[in-house]
Amino acid sequence: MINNKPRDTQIIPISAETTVIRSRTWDRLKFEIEYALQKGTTANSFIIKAHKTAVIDLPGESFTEIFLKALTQRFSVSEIDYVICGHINPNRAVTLKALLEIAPDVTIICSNPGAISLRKILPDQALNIQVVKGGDTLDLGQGHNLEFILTPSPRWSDQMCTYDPKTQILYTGKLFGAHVCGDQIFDEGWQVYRDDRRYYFDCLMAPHANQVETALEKLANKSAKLYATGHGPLVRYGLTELTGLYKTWVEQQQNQQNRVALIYASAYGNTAIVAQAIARGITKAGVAVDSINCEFTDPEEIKTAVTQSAGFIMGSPTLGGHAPTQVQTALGLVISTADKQQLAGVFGSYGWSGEAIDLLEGKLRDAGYRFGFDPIRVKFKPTDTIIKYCEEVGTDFAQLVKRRQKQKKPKASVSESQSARTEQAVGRIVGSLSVVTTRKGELSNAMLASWVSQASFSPPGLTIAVAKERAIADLMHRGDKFVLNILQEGKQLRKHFMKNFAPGEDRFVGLETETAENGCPILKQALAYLECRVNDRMECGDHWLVYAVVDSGKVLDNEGITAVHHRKTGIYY
Ligand SMILES: Cc1cc2nc3c(=O)[nH]c(=O)nc-3n(C[C@H](O)[C@H](O)[C@H](O)COP(=O)(O)O)c2cc1C
Repeated sequence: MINNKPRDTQIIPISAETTVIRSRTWDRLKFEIEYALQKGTTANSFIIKAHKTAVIDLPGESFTEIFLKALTQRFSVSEIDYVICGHINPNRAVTLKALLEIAPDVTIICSNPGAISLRKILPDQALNIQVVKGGDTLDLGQGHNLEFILTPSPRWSDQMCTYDPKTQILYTGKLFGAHVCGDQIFDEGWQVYRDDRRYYFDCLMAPHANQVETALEKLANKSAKLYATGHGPLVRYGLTELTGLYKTWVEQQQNQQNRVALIYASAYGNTAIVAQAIARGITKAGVAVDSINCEFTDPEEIKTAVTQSAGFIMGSPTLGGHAPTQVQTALGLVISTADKQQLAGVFGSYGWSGEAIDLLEGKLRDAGYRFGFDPIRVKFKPTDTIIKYCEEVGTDFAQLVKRRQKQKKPKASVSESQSARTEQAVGRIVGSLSVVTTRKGELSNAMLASWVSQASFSPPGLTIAVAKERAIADLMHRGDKFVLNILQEGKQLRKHFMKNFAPGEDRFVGLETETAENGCPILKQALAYLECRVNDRMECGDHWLVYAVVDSGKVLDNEGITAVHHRKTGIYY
């Protein structure tokens, strides 16, 4: 899946007076959880050339050069009147700065929070900014009377969408995107992208489902024919379905029984990357997250989120030996609001001393809170391995929260009830015991699996049900490879994999392994192994049902028999 093609641009007219420039990277753009599927991404920019010319959304720094080259080859930059920034960050500001060098007179259109952050990022730059509010319009002529819709979220407080009534294109920025790189500009055969869009939603949207819901409501009355997304293929064919799916996924988050408040600030984005990974781990385990950037959130919102939560996690960078004032204020609010039964957690990125993390930990400990994990201290930018670790910590935290909430509920005597009888009957389904092993880059993983079944003769294929909260679930997307190690009756391998592994713990310590042709570990004590490729996956309640094709396999012990897992009830593995 990793592709070494160089970064490039794709330029194509998409509607009347409207062109897309897609800046493409085929490999992973950054070490952030949202790019973990490693399918590359595109940063989509749009040019509307009517009586006036506007550029919508600039790509980040890694594309500055190729983007400006493409722009200047096709358009006369002196004719650009406006740059509409649906979101601004230090990366995109690099491209803006470079554009201003060749087109100094352009007017920058953005929301008020966008203007504030732009002035902070480029303090010495002359900026001709026009701040817009929701509902404001900008007439480019020839019917392109653009309307702005503010869709702020904790991660992107300045986020703004733009609607063009002439072409019925809705420029959606982060919403409805996917991190996939390819030649396809539109979403023909849109279902192919469903998995990618879902992953993108889970990483970027699920932790602030309420704000996404508000955004969806605001966008609903624009009769859009095309979502011009900031990343991935533009949404034309699957527009209605994707809108419906977003609503469903938002509802799923809102209906979760347990919630965690994730409160943080991040001056340079590193703490935010950690926050996002923890949030992903939590939502994966079926617990909702209220992600709160305390720089942009008022005290009442913080209090409400904490009151509604079964646990809270606070994160901060260390700047000049301190936590930012907003974090200190939020800490005071949390301590005065949160019940002492609520589970706590602390994280932060730092450079050399990390006092902010100590402050959060110390104050919360003194106030009597119990911690769900040891404070996470990340030096500067997290690596891929640290991101995965943070995700697993999030999952463990969520499971702890769920267990504690369950213990609080009075136990129903269900032994003779119909549901207990059903559970017992379901438990009579057996599966062969196996261990799924994967390796992707520097990440490897293993999981004991018993819900395994042959699914096709030609090609030889099988299904495995993987709980959504398993760390390995993210290494089993379409195209990913794994080895299914079928265990032998009487051997001890199963015990090794029965235990709970700590986040980031090496699952292979003390085991004899070799590397399969597909790069994944083979357990040498297994009865047989199969080298598999994920062909598809289907969402089934709290599990993903993964269908994989077997590329090759071998029996390692001709005398042995397959270990089978017998159970008393269908509510556990
Ligand atoms: C102006 C400034 C002051 C800093 N002061 C400290 C400090 O006192 N102690 C420390 O451990 N790191 C310090 N750092 C490093 C930051 O904590 C580190 O860059 C961290 O990754 C920032 O997290 P963020 O990206 O979430 O803002 C400082 C960085 C800057 C830019």
